[in-house]
Amino acid sequence: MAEVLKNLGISTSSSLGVEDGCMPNANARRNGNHHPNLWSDDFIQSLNSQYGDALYHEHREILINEVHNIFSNKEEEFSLLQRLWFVDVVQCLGIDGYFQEKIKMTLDYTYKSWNQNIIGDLNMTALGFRMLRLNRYDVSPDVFQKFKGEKGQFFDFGPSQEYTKLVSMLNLYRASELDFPEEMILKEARDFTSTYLQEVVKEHEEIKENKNPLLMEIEYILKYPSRCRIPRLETWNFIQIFKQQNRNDWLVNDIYKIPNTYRQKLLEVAILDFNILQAQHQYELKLISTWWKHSSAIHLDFFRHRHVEFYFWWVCSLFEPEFSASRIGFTKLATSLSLLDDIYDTYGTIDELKPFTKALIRWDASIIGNLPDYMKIAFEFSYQIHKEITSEAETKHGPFVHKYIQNCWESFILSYLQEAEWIASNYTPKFDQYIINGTTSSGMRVLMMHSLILMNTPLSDKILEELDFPSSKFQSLVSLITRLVDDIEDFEDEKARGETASSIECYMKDNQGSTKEDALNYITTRIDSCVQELNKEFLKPSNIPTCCRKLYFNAGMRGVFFLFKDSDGITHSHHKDILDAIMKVLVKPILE
Ligand SMILES: CC(C)=CCC/C(C)=C/CC/C(C)=C/COP(=O)(O)OP(=O)(O)O
Repeated sequence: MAEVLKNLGISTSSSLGVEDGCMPNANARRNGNHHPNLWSDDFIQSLNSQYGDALYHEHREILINEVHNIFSNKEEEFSLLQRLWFVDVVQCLGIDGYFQEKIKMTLDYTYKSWNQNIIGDLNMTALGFRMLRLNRYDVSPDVFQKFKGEKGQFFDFGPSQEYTKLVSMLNLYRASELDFPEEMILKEARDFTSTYLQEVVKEHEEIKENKNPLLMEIEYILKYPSRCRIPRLETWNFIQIFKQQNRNDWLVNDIYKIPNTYRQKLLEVAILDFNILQAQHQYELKLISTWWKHSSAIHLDFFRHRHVEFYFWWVCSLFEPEFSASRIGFTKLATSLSLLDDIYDTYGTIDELKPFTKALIRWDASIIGNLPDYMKIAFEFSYQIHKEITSEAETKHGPFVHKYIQNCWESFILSYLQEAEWIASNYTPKFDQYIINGTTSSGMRVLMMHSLILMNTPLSDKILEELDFPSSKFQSLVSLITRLVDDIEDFEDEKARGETASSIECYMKDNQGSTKEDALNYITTRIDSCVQELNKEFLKPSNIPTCCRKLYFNAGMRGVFFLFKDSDGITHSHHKDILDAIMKVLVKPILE
């Protein structure tokens, strides 16, 4: 590799910063003109959270015990509504892992009442439904029929204070976000409550400071629907809302009647836990930044340098300390995929791509001898990552994982070549043909599979088979969602670069006379039904380890929806929301 870099006139010993690509562009190739890396190594190495210190870990233990004492030992002091509130709050604050036993007791008890039909008013029913469904109890939304009026409005039959009604509407909205296919009542509930809540937000839009915490929560929930609510950022947001709630004692007390000292204790645990985890994440990010700084690929400036964004994407969902290897492996692999994507889509020529494909599929370096230097660098960079992950995964699980790695890799690389051939011949395929290839070229099968086998959880051959293509619904739904969401956001940019095959273009070609809006409507409806199916896949009883299912649901689905919410946040990672989110999750500790 040093030899290749030397041929390019690049010094391997330089202490280059990160915005330093210098690849010559002699063949006037197509170029995505992507903005450079935004996170210099100097900046990343300067992150120095104090919360890595053992003292903070000890203090967290003490606080958790105090919460246990309050909420478990005095169980009988709390009503069912208060106990459900506890389950909801610890999940929103990201500290539910410490209270599993208590959560299970509460939910088992709630489920009994649910089956006896004695849950209560709309607020309680909506909260109970959400908590039970979110924790995989079998509950039917038909229970909401009895709250529905003749004109499709949802009433609250409980005490009718203004805030109780608002909280009921919020809880019903949140319950409706967990809909499975065919559950029309939840769709109706969502339409009704979202209109109601949007009006409330509109009425108060002039308030900018010291907002009512309930309003803060409603705004947040409406801006980030469940499908794009990534766990670490959700925790960050709920901590802010919860802080504000504790300042406005009257509100929560009005409804849930939880003493402020108890709530304050929960908040303390949540903030400390967030900061301790962030310290570990900063440590990992520094390792990644060092790896990137010394990598050969840093010198190729035609592709998207997004290692920090990739790490952010994964850590938001897979944040627990024990999944470090999976986060780091994902980040490296996604970086190599973004290099390959930009080679196949844009920078490479079709004559170069054919032998390059052969070399990549077989990991055969002898084939790349006559290829341009940038391809040699890309091959070597990808190969090193492949070797590192394979060896770690084989040590963890055994040699059987190799076939999963090889199968997904091969089909992925071939799908890239197929797209490159379509670009080279200016061909727009049929929609179905495009989608079959496009789900594979989304890269999600490769990324999920590698991330799964690096997780610290035993995975048998049988479980991996269930999780892999073609049997896995998780896999096919996440891949299809990614392909469609990505196309909606960047098909116009890609078309301008000469990439004519996208789901939008293919739909319009198949349906002569249809407009771009028709295509977008069709695709949005398909995305919505994929989300319902994924809700079901994630929340139904299953023998697949919970951490694996969470990976698909949170990183695979929610991460993609978040990153592509207003634009393609990987390509345009200088978008304010992405920068902001990275600062919150990875850079700044939360102040008490
Ligand atoms: C498709 C997608 C969002 C994949 C996510 C998985 C992932 C991180 C792949 C790495 C390569 C990458 C940045 C693809 C998106 O680019 P692009 O928008 O140019 O994708 P395309 O060329 O496949 O349309």
